[in-house]
Amino acid sequence: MRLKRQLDKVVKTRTLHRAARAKVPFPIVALVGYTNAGKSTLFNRLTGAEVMAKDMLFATLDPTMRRVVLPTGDEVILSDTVGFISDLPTELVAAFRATLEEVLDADLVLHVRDIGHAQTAEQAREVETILSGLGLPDDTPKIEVWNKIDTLDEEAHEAALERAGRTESVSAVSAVTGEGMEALLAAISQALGGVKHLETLVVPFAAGRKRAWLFDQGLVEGDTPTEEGHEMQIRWSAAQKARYERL
Ligand SMILES: Nc1nc2c(ncn2[C@@H]2O[C@H](COP(=O)(O)OP(=O)(O)OP(=O)(O)O)[C@@H](O)[C@H]2O)c(=O)[nH]1
Ligand SMILES: [Mg+2]
Repeated sequence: MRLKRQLDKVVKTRTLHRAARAKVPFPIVALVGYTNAGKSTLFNRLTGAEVMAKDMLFATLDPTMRRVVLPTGDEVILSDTVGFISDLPTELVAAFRATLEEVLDADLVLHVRDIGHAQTAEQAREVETILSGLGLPDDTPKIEVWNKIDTLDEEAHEAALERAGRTESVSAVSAVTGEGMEALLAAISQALGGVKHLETLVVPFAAGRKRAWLFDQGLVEGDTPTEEGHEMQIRWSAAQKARYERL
């Protein structure tokens, strides 16, 4: 059974990913949603052109995590997950929950919905129930991605785009045609604006002012002199990083 195999594989490497993830210097964006909503299709579309960096430990551990460079230049790690499903056989429940625990580490959750499905509202409620049951922190930013808008009739299609246009937490897309991808990427950048990630910088000895700025802003978590300069662990948002680079 496909799902059982998928679950086994994910559970087996889970501890490994956790360790690898702790080293990931970029925000983690997790795709969640009901089975068949189009998560993997969207994942492939968003990451398709990206080459996996060899130095990323998890690249070999977990093909469901990949780096994406947003149009703003910010990098994120996109993580695909196994879809939610009603009436899961009991022997699979524990494994299933274990795979979803990964979502708890995410900086941003993309809840992918098949907006053309007759039961789309019920599916969404079920997903939300599972997420809160898992203990997803209330303050984890979330975007509802209304996928498969290509399957809607013209009127519903327009209505979905209109709704997404005026609701920050909703994006309307088609992972198959690519419609709405730019707006989705912009929404991801926007949502991550306040999220901080850890990065290691080597600040040359001559750049004393830049180093002082990092301390002034309270961004420094580690500072070790090396031959090339100060190796600094910095926790900052994409916006703070951009400001630093303009100094
Ligand atoms: N028409 C249309 N079909 C889509 C779209 N996105 C995905 N699909 C189709 O929906 C089906 C399920 O897509 P997946 O990407 O495998 O869905 P998933 O959410 O990853 O499913 P699970 O991994 O089982 O949870 C496939 O046949 C896709 O081709 C879309 O935007 N439009
Ligand atoms: Mg999938």
